Amino acid sequence: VDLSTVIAGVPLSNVFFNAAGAWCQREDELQALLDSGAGSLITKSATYEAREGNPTPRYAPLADGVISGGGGSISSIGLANEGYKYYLNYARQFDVTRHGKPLFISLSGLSLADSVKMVTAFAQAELSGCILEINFSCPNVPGKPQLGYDMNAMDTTLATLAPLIEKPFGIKLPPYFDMAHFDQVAAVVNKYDNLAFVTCINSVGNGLAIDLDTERAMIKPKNGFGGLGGRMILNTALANVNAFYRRLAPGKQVIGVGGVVSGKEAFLHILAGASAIQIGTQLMEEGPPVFDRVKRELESIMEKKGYNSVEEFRGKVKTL
Ligand SMILES: C=Cc1c(C(=O)O)[nH]c(=O)[nH]c1=O
Repeated sequence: VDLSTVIAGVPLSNVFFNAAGAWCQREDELQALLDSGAGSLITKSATYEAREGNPTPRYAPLADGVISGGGGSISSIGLANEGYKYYLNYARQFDVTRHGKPLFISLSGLSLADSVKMVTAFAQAELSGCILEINFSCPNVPGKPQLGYDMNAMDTTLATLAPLIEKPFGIKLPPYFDMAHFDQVAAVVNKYDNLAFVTCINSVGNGLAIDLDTERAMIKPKNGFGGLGGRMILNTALANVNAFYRRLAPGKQVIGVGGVVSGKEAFLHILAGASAIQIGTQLMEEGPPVFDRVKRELESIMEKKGYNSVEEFRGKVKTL
């Protein structure tokens, strides 16, 4: 069973890796991903300077069937990261042939000027096996509306950054809930030849989880408002993956993320059109062993259905 795939011209040893933000802020976490069954890895979204992020508690699992949650997580980390230079140094010493896994770098500039400086530094470093995923969708920086919901700003940003990157790169998108928005965003994405993939979806922004017993919000930042992840966002994620799979120009790919807790949801993401799969909440809850488990589960579903490679069913969701 062939689970391998190629994104932006770089082969992945299998379709699974972490979602930016999960298990990827520091080198020890990244090493654990390298040692795991993941086919690649992505670093925590970087800003120009290091950031502490929001006050804790800022992440909470929401157990399925418990009043406070529908199976997943709520989080408002606030872009805590080591600063882009840390990840640039990590990328400089990253040996893609030794690891057999490409390195994705997530960048989340707080301003266009910051994004230009970070992108330029990565482009000038001429890093092999390193792919940029520009984050347009952080919902948790107080006072910062996310770029992904401002189509003109997204277009302007891409007009500036795409030529600087030259190599194929991707963007991380928020969930959209309106057909007109799928059309508008796809039209922007299709303008940029080296924009090779979109990653759908980031957390469903500004949810609120309340504990029945304490009558209190589950996380501290923003009166408890935070991004929703995990099983409860699967169907929104599948819709976004399929909407962009149907709309993007030939050659552009979709990386699926949102609600993958087992091989089943991974299979559905691929059926919806995903070329690769990122895992966030389930990685936070289970740790890096999650990758061997979901890989095994996906392989057994494929064997049962008689598929030998993911290409045979990618994007082939049937309609009535
Ligand atoms: C980069 C910041 C993000 C964060 C965060 O650092 O709060 N949380 C998310 O769910 N998505 C993000 O894109």
